[in-house]
Amino acid sequence: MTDTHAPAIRTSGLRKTFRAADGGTVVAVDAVDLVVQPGEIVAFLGPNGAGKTTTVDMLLGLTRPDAGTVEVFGTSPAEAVRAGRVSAVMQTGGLLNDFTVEETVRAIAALHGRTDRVELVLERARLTDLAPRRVEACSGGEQQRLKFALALVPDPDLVVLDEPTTGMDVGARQEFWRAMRADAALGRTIVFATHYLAEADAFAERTVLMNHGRIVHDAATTDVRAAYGGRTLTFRPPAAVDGTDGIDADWLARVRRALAPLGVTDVDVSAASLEAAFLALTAEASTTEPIGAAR
Ligand SMILES: Nc1ncnc2c1ncn2[C@@H]1O[C@H](COP(=O)(O)OP(=O)(O)OP(=O)(O)O)[C@@H](O)[C@H]1O
Repeated sequence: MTDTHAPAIRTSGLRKTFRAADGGTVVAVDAVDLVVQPGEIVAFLGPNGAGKTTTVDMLLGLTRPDAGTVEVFGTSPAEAVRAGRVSAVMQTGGLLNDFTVEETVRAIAALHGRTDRVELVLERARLTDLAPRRVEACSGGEQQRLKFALALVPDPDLVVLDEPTTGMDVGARQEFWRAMRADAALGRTIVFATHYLAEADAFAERTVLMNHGRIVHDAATTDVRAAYGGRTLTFRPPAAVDGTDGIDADWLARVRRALAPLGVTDVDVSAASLEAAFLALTAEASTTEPIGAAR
C-alpha cells in the first residue's frame, strides 16, 4: 500500500559493503539516515568514491543494502518503481542509436501505456525541435535530455539522477538544468548526485554532502556555503598608494583600521564559494566524526 503522507525517501542506517579487489572490504555507504520530503530538490554532493552512486542505486532498488532500510513513498523502491512513482536518469544505460528522439520516447511511452505524454515530455526536456533526429546524431547533452524525457514518461513523483551532466560542456549543462528547473517548478521531487559544486549551488535547495560513505553535512545549500565560507572582499586601492613595490604599507595598515574614509573604489563583496565549504567539510570529515544529518 502506498502511504500518501510518507516522505518521498526515508532511509535508516543504510549500509552497503563491497568486496575489494585485494580481498578486503570496502564500505561504500555507512549509517545513512535521510528523509526527503515531497517537492524537495536535493543534491548529493561528494568526491569520487563518496558513495553517491551506491546510495542512488539503493534508492532505486538496483542494489540491496547490507543493513538498514530504504522506503520510497512508504514502500520498497522496487514497488515505487513498478507503480511509476519514481524513475531515474542514470549515467550509463543504452539508447538505441537507430531510433529518432521521438521514436525512442514513443516506444517507452507505449510500454507504460502513456502515449498521451509523448509531446509533453519532449517539450519538458526541450527536445521538440530535435524530435526527428536520430539518437546517434544527438550530442551527449541531448542524449541525457532524452533520458530525462524518458524518465518523465510515467509522470513520476520522484526523479533520481546520477551525475546527469557528466561529460557535458558548460552550454549543454546549462540547457539540461534549464529543462530540469522548468519541470521541478511543477512540484516533482528531485534528487541528484553530482561532482559539480556549481550545480548543487544553482539548482538544489538542499545539499547532502557525502564523504567516505557517510553524510557529513545535510542542510540548505545556502547554509552549507554560509557556515563554512564567510565572505570575500576585494577592492581597487587609490592609484596614489599603488607603487612599484606594491601597496603602501602604511596605507594598508590604515585600511585594516577603517575602510570607509580611504577612498576605496570598486568594492566587490561576494558570497563564499561552495567550493570552500566543500573542501572544509570533506577535510573535516576525514578527521572527525560525521556532523550528521540536520533533518
Ligand atoms: N561493485 C562494486 N565492487 C566493489 N567496490 C565498489 C563497487 N561499487 C562501488 N564500489 C566502491 O564503493 C565506494 C563508493 O562508490 P560509489 O560509486 O558509490 O561512489 P560515488 O560517490 O558515486 O563516486 P563517483 O563520483 O566516482 O561516481 C568506492 O570506493 C567504490 O570503489
